[in-house]
Amino acid sequence: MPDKAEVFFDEGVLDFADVDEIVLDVGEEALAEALAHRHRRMIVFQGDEGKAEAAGVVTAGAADVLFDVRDRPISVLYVTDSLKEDTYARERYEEFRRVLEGFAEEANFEYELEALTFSGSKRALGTTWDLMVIDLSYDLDPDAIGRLVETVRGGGLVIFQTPPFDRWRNMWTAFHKSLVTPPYTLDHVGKRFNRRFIRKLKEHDGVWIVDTDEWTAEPEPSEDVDLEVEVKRRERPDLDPPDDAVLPEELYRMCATEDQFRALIRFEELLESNGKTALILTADRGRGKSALLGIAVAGAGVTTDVYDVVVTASEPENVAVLFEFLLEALRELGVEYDVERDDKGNIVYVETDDFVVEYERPSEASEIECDLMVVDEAASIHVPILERILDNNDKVVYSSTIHGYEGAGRGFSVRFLQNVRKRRDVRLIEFKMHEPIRYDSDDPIERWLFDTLLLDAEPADLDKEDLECVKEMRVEFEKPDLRYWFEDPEGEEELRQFIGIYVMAHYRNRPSDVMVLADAPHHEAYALKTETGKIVTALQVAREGTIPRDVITKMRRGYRPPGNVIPDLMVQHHDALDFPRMKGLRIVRIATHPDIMRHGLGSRALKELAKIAKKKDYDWIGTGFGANEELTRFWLRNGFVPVHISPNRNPVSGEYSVAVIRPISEEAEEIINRANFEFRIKLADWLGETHRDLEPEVARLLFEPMSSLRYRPTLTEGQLRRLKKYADMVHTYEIAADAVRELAKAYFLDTEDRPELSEEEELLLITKCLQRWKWADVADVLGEEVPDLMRSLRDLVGLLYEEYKEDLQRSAAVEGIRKAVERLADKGLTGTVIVEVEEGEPKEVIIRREERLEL
Ligand SMILES: CC(=O)SCCNC(=O)CCNC(=O)[C@H](O)C(C)(C)COP(=O)(O)OP(=O)(O)OC[C@H]1O[C@@H](n2cnc3c(N)ncnc32)[C@H](O)[C@@H]1OP(=O)(O)O
Ligand SMILES: Nc1ncnc2c1ncn2[C@@H]1O[C@H](COP(=O)(O)OP(=O)(O)OP(=O)(O)O)[C@@H](O)[C@H]1O
Repeated sequence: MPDKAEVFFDEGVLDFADVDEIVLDVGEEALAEALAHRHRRMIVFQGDEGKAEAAGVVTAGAADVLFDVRDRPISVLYVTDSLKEDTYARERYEEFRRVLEGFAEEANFEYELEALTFSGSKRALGTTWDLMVIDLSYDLDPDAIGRLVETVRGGGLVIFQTPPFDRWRNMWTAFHKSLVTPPYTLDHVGKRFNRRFIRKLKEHDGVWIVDTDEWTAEPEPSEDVDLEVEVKRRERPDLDPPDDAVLPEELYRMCATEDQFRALIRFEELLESNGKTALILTADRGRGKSALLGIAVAGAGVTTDVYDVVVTASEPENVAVLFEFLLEALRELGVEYDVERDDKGNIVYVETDDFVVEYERPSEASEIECDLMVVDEAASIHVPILERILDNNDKVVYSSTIHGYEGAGRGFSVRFLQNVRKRRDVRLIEFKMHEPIRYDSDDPIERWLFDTLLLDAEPADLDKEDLECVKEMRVEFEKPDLRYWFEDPEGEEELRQFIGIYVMAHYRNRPSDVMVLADAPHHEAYALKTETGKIVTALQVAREGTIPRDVITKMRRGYRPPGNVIPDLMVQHHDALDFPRMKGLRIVRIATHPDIMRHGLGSRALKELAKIAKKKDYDWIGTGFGANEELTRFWLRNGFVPVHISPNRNPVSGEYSVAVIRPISEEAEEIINRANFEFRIKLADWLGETHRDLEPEVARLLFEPMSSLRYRPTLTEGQLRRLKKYADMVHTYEIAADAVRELAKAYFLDTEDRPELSEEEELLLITKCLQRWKWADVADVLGEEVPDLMRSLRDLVGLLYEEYKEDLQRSAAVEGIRKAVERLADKGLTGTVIVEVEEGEPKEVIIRREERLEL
C-alpha cells in the first residue's frame, strides 16, 4: 500500500451534482489532514438546497482517493431519520447515492454503502467505517451521534447535512416533537440544545462548515495546503511477549496497540493468581477493550484449565466485538468451535473441546459461579450486581468505558472500585488503556464529540473553602437559567459541573438526557450551590399532573399520557382518579458531588424543593428509584411515602423500582396515605410470592409506618388453637405457620399501639413468616444459629399473641357465630345464638335449644 497519497478529487465528480467547486477544495483539505494525522475531520453542509449532492461529491471524491490508499473497498455509512419511500430524507439519500454510484462507475473505485436510520443505529456499534454521512435535516438524535461518530476510523471523514444554521437555531427536530407531553405543546419546547450544538461546531478545530445556498466555507479552504501527504498508518506494537508467557504468541501478535499488548500481560496475572482476583480494564471508547477480552478469553480457554467462562454486559449486542475477536483468535490458533445465536442473531454461546463461553444478562450472571467471569461495559451495570459477581467468583475481569455515549456513569469507578479497593480478600489488578485503535490520539473530532455531548463533564474541584461551606451548610438552592447554561459560553462551566455530578453518580447517562434537560417543556433543573459558587447537588425534576378531565377518563380505560409517570401509576395501581388532575413534581434525578455525599446536602435540596412546591401550590413531589437499603432510607427519611414496587427486577440494575410520593397538599396526603395502606397490604402478600427475593432490609423500610393505619388480625378458631399450641411449645412452627403469618402481617400493617420490636426481630418476621424462607437461609442472612432463631420466633409470637389477643379471640368468636348460624340455616331451624363473655373475652357461642360450640 502506498505511503504517500495525492488527495486530489477528480473534477469529473462535478458532472454528477450541481454544486460549487468549493466543495472539492474543502473535501480535499479535510481528507489530506485526516490521512496525514490518522485522525478524522468533519464537514458540515448547511443549507436548504444542494447538501445531499455536496455530501455525495465529497464522499465520492474521498472514496476514490481512499481506494488507492487502502487498496480495498471503502466502507460508507449513511444515517438519516427515515428511509421510507416518499420522504424527504429518502429523497436526499437517493440524491447522495446517485452521485456516489455514478462517479464510482466512472472513476472505477469500489465501495460498500450501508444506510441506517437513527433508531437502527445501534447496529453500528462495534463496526468501523471510512466515511460517514449523517443527515440532521429533520432530526438530531444525540444518542445516535454519540454512538456513530466514534465508529469512523482515522483518515476518514464525518459529513453532516443540516438545515441552514439560522433556521436550525429556531427549529424543532423530531426528537423535540417527542418531548411534547400534555398539557404542553410544541411551542413550549426549548431550542437550547441545537443552539449549543451549532456553537460547538463553530468552536472546534477540524470542522469545516459549508453553506450550500451561498457556497461559502468556514474556515475558507487554504490555497497553499499540500495535498500530497504522507499517510499515517497504525503501527502494530513491536514487542515480544514475556518469556514465561502462558498465552500463545499468536494472540500477542493480534494486538493492535501497545496498550492491548500490556493488557494481555495483566490478564495473564489474573489467570496465574491464587485466591479472589479482579482485573479492571478501563478506557475511553474505541480503545479495543472488547476485542482484547475476546482474544484473552480464547487464550485462557485453549491454554489453561479454565473451562466455563461467562460473559456479561447489559445487552448481547454489546459483546459482539468480544465474540468476533474470540472466534478470530480461535481460528488463529486452529481451534474448532460451535456457535449459538439468539433470535436477533447475536452470538451468545461458543463451545470448543476445551471450554465453553456463554453470554448471560447481568442479574443472571450475578448468581453464577464459573472459572472466569468477564463483565464488559461494567459502568452500565448496577454496583450491587458487580459486587455479587465478585462474591460468587474468584477470577473476574471488569472492563469499563470511562467516557462513553451511554453507561458513562462512574458509579462503577467511584462506588464499586472504592469498595473493592478496601477489600482485603480481593487482589486487584488495574489497567487503563489510553491509545485509541480506530484513530490516533488527540483526534479533534473526538474532542468535539466529548465537548458537545458533555461526555467528559466533571464535577467541580472542591477546595478547602468550598468544603468549609459544605460543612457549615452555607449553600443556596437555585433554579439555574438553562438559557445561560446552554447558550452563553460563560454558562458552560456550571453546566459541566451539573452534568458532571450525574456522570459521576449515575450508572447510566445518555447524551439525550442532556437534550431533555435543555429543551423538554416540563423539565427543570435545580442546584445546590456553595457560597463559593460550586454546584454540590444536582436536581432534575419534571412537572406532572394537571391532566384534563377527558384525558383522565381515557386513563381509566388504560390510556397512558406521555411524561406522567406518577399520575399514570396512581391510576393503574390505585384507581386514584382524583390524582392526575393534581399538580406534582417528579424528581427525575438527584445526585450529590461524590466527595461530599452524606453531609445532608441531598436532604437539604429536597427540603428546599418542597418549600418551592408549597409556595407554588403543588400537591405532591414524587420519584421512582431502584430500591436498595440506602436509597430507600434516604427517600423515607425525607418524607416520601412508598406507593408502589415493580413486580420484576430491572434486568440490568437488578433492583426493584419503588415509587414514593411526598404529599404537599392535604388532599394529596389523603390519597397518598390510602395508596400507601393498599401498597402495604399488597407488599405483605407479594413478599411470599413475587418478592421473595426482595432484600429484607428494603422490605422492612417499606413497611415503616408513614401514617396512622388500622389493621386487625383475623383467625378462625382452628388457627387460633394452633397458634396457641405453637406459642406453648406443643406444635412446631410449620403447623401454625398460616396463623403466625397473619400475626406478622398485623404487626407490619397496623400502626396503632404496636409492640416495639428490634430490627432483627422485624427481619425475622419478614424473612421467615412473610417471605417464607427456609430456616437455614434466614440464619445465613441474620447471622444466627437456627435453634436460636426458632426460639426467638416462638417468643416473638407469644408476645404478639398477647398484644393482639383480644382481636384474635373476637375474630374467632365471630367465626364461631357464623358457623352456628350456618348450622341453624342448614337444618332449617330458627334459634338464638348466644355469645358468653367472661372478663370481657368471648368464651363460648351457644345456640339455644340446639347445641353448644366450644371456642
Ligand atoms: C430519582 C433518583 O435519582 S434515585 C437515585 C438517587 N441518586 C443516586 O443514587 C446517585 C448517587 N447518590 C447520591 O448522589 C446521593 O447519595 C443521594 C442523592 C442519594 C443523597 O444525597 P446526600 O447529599 O448524600 O444526602 P444526605 O446527606 O442528605 O443523606 C444521605 C445520608 O447521609 C446521612 N447524613 C446526612 N448528614 C450527614 C452527616 N453530616 N454525616 C454523616 N451522615 C450524614 C443521612 O442521614 C442519610 O443517611 P440515611 O440515608 O441513612 O438516612
Ligand atoms: N487487535 C485488533 N486488531 C484489529 N482491529 C481491532 C483490534 N482491536 C480492536 N479492533 C477494532 O477496533 C474497534 C474498537 O474495538 P473495541 O470494540 O474492542 O473497542 P472498545 O474499547 O471495546 O470500545 P467500543 O466501546 O468502541 O466498542 C473495533 O472495530 C475492532 O474491530
